[in-house]
Amino acid sequence: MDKIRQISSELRDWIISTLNNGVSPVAIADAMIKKGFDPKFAYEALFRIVGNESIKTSETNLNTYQSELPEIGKKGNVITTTDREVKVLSRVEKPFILHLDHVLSIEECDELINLSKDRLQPSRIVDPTTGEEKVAPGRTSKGMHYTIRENALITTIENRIAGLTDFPVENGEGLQVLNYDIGEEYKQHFDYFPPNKVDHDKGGQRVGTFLIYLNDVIEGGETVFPKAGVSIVPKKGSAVYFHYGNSKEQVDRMSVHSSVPIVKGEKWVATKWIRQGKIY
Ligand SMILES: O=C(O)CCC(=O)C(=O)O
Ligand SMILES: [Fe+2]
Repeated sequence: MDKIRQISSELRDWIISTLNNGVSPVAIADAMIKKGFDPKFAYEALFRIVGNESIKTSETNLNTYQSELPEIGKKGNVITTTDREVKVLSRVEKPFILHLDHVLSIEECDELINLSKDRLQPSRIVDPTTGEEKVAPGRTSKGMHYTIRENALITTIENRIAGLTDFPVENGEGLQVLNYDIGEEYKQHFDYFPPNKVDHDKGGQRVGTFLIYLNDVIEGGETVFPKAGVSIVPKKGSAVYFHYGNSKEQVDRMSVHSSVPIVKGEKWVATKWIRQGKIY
């Protein structure tokens, strides 16, 4: 079979974010070669990316993503669920980002932190060579995952997210809780899977992220969307929803984001990654 000698802009972005997260270029080149890339091409492409040189990608138009408004974006500025009224604080169309107030009550935030704090482990990223999760310098927070409907509070939160987004609970991965201390961060990344990691038997691609802020951060710790020029300041009980996948299985590279280092205080968030179909 002929070896691959061109790179998509999606793969280029994925390589950049993987490098940012501290994975070695050699490990990335190995992963590319395993996937059928020409070894010389893989090393040259990586060399150029590491050296910040421009590279030619296979798409002629870099902005091919066609945005589709998610259901949550059609509900106006006050969204009513079965157990809550949620106000929209701010809205961006491209990439699609909504900042929502009072998604969780103060008590619910505190309860979730309390339930999670004894189960924290160093956060991990997916190693491109082995596909296994590993600790990396670009992601210095600690975190843990719940299983779906693990307890009464998780079930309430999952039902509320489903009511707000109209995505069934079964499209959501287990809720992840993260804790960042001073200096800790999550460098620029995409939440969607690299194209070769999409599992169509498990709901397919990730299309949106529902991120809930569980405390106020004294300084730092914003969620930054650099291509949108947007920075969300954590506010206890508020949440940000961003949407980056469409029905054509395209993903929006504008959704790149980071959690900037904590300067003072600490940060607690809960993340629900939502896939296009049912996972379970
Ligand atoms: O902590 C944040 O603000 C961002 C977290 C994040 O990007 C993620 O969990 O995917
Ligand atoms: Fe993220």
